[in-house]
Amino acid sequence: MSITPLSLPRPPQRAPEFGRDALIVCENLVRIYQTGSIEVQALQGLDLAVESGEMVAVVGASGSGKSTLLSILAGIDAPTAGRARVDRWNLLAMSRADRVRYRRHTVGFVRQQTAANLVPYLTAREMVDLPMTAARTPARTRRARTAELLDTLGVAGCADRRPAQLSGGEQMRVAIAVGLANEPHVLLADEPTGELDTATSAQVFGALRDVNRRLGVTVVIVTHDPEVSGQVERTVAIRDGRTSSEVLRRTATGADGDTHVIAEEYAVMDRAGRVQVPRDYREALDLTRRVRLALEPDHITIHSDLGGDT
Ligand SMILES: Nc1ncnc2c1ncn2[C@@H]1O[C@H](COP(=O)(O)OP(=O)(O)OP(=O)(O)O)[C@@H](O)[C@H]1O
Repeated sequence: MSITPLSLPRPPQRAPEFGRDALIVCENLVRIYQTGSIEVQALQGLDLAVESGEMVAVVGASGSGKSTLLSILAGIDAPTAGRARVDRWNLLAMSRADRVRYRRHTVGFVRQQTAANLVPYLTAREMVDLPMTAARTPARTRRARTAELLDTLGVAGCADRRPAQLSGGEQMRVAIAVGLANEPHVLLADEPTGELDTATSAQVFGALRDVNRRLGVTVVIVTHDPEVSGQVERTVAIRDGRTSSEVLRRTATGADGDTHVIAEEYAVMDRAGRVQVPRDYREALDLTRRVRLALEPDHITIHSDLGGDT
């Protein structure tokens, strides 16, 4: 008697874990602030993956959740739900001691208000030394690292000055050196050029780029400054507490031998498959509440429910 083998459907292949190899991963991240009876959903299911060595700008309207995201990544604020991992740290399950270790060694954080990053009565050299003293780094290593960082940031000449004796740009560069003192893998900067004029902003941005390229530190910058967001390889836009679009930039050499920067904008699809259609596309084609999707061999089309191809 011959037995016909059963033809079973193939078991579904598991999708690879989102951001498995990334240095920073946020998945479905939620942060709800409760003030009295009022609840504000600052982050509403945000997905983000940043690879080691990247320099990424985060942009978005005021109130979209950028600072909340950065505070969570800095270990200052804790998420309400979702997943957030930086390096080996699960940001939703850190003890108080873990949090201190994480903030001391894994991330450096630079605040927008330049003065808030600095101690008024300490010199630049003393300020860079301070986090290393807290981490019990030997004096000889501290001295060498302080000199190296102030030099890398272009403020070696300011080592013996206090914040009031430094310009806004110098203060910010010293703040970046302080943030890097304990050799973190990640530097987070909240509007680092927000209070500076155009020329000084360019210097501070150049310093951040050096930190990324020369020291290999992964840099995440929240910014409103198009000069900054236009110069990084990846800009992530946040809208209403979720990542909505990304711009990727690459340099290409044309037939004439000239190099150009090519910027391509992508919509971000969340883990549930949701994509936000930009408002100008919706308005141009009169897309309303309901649309028809059609799967083509290598793309998907969206049709208005009024009929006709869109
Ligand atoms: N500690 C807090 N308590 C209550 N609500 C807060 C708190 N921090 C932020 N929010 C609210 O969460 C939302 C997101 O704020 P967040 O500061 O992250 O936005 P942002 O994109 O950084 O804005 P901006 O560009 O103006 O700095 C806002 O509605 C804000 O009012």
